[in-house]
Amino acid sequence: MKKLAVLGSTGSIGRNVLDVVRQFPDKFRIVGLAAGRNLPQLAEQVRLFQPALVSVASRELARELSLLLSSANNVRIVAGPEGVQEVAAGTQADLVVSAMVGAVGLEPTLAAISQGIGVALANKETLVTAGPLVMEAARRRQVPIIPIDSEHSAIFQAIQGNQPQDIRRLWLTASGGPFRCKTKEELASVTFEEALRHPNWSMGPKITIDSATLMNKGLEVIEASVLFHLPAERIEVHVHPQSIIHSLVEYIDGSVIAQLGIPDMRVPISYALAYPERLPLDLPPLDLFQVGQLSFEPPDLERFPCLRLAFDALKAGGDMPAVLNAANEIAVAAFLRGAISFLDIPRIIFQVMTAHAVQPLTSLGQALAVDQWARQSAGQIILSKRE
Ligand SMILES: NC(=O)C1=CN([C@@H]2O[C@H](COP(=O)(O)OP(=O)(O)OC[C@H]3O[C@@H](n4cnc5c(N)ncnc54)[C@H](OP(=O)(O)O)[C@@H]3O)[C@@H](O)[C@H]2O)C=CC1
Ligand SMILES: CC(=O)[C@@H](O)[C@H](O)COP(=O)(O)O
Ligand SMILES: [Mn+2]
Repeated sequence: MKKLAVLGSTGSIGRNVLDVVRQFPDKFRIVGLAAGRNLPQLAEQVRLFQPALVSVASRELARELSLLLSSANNVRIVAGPEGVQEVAAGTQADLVVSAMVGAVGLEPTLAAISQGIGVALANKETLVTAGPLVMEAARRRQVPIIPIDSEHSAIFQAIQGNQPQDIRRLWLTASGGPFRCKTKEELASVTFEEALRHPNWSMGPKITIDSATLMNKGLEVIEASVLFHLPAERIEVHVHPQSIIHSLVEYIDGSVIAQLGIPDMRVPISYALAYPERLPLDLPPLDLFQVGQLSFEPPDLERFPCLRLAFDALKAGGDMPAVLNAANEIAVAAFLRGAISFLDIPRIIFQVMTAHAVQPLTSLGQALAVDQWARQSAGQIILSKRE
């Protein structure tokens, strides 16, 4: 029986994780849940999974949650960033699922690793903000970081039984998002409602906007570079609108190994939770006759400059990926509240990156400080646009 703590349990990934856990009660037990503000959802999860500890965003929400739950639910409720840290590191979990959204997931993920607990990682912003520090901490404590992100799970599956030195390149697939066929002129006036309509995946709002700008793929290039220890030059992006091939690994003998499947996050989630086992999931099988065609095209960096910015940040190295990520989080939040246009997102990130002189990344404190600086810079640019 594997004991799990889930950070971000009320989100899209968190709910899928709990759906897998519900299907395999003899394999997993939930010992801790961390969420933000969605109390009705969290209360239902507590009733169903009976964790010993849960965390919510504030003390006030903790009081509200305790009123929602009956005394039959023998759960301790904690709050705020310290609460999340306690769920990550203080529940004696065997595996922590890191599925909060944004760089806010970094510290609790590191807390789990420092406690010697393995991580099933969905939160890509953790590795973009401080990848080398996280990987070094995991190496030191000899704990696994198992990817949940579908592309990285595909690569992780495609490298099993192979030698790292035999990899020539990684090919990440991208759906192209809802605006794949739009012209630059059309992109100038797209709305956040349109951007939230992903063609293949149902996900939280932030990653869905990232998919529309192709920043998601940019963050994933950095995530892949960190996880699989390969430079930008050996990572390619192939736009594949069907999202059936989840990524590919090219080897030195020219063989290319891919992982395919229906676009359902329960597949990579169950692989990460049960690794090295596979679980018999109750999902519709992949039907390639029905899919009919698998197509590929190169990404257009003119129309989708976020992907270029991410490659630039990875090549610049040091703390530049943290700057890229933080500026993007602020710009996406502003786009989602209607304060800026779709094309302003890459403009703002570019401005913040240009104002930053890259430094080697040496400590968590530095990563958090540069993250804060980039957030403030992006915020000021957004404010100045409105004046
Ligand atoms: N969705 C997907 O299919 C995929 C997601 N990912 C990555 O996984 C991560 C999660 O994505 P997704 O599930 O879509 O996001 P969602 O927005 O759906 O969920 C985010 C979760 O994080 C919680 N949360 C947010 N801020 C805080 C905070 N300050 N303290 C505690 N909890 C917080 C939310 O709580 P609440 O709602 O209660 O406020 C919610 O449970 C992202 O990094 C994303 O890039 C990667 C691959 C696929
Ligand atoms: C499901 C998943 O892993 C997402 O990151 C997905 O890849 C988003 O789709 P895009 O390929 O459109 O970014
Ligand atoms: Mn992905």
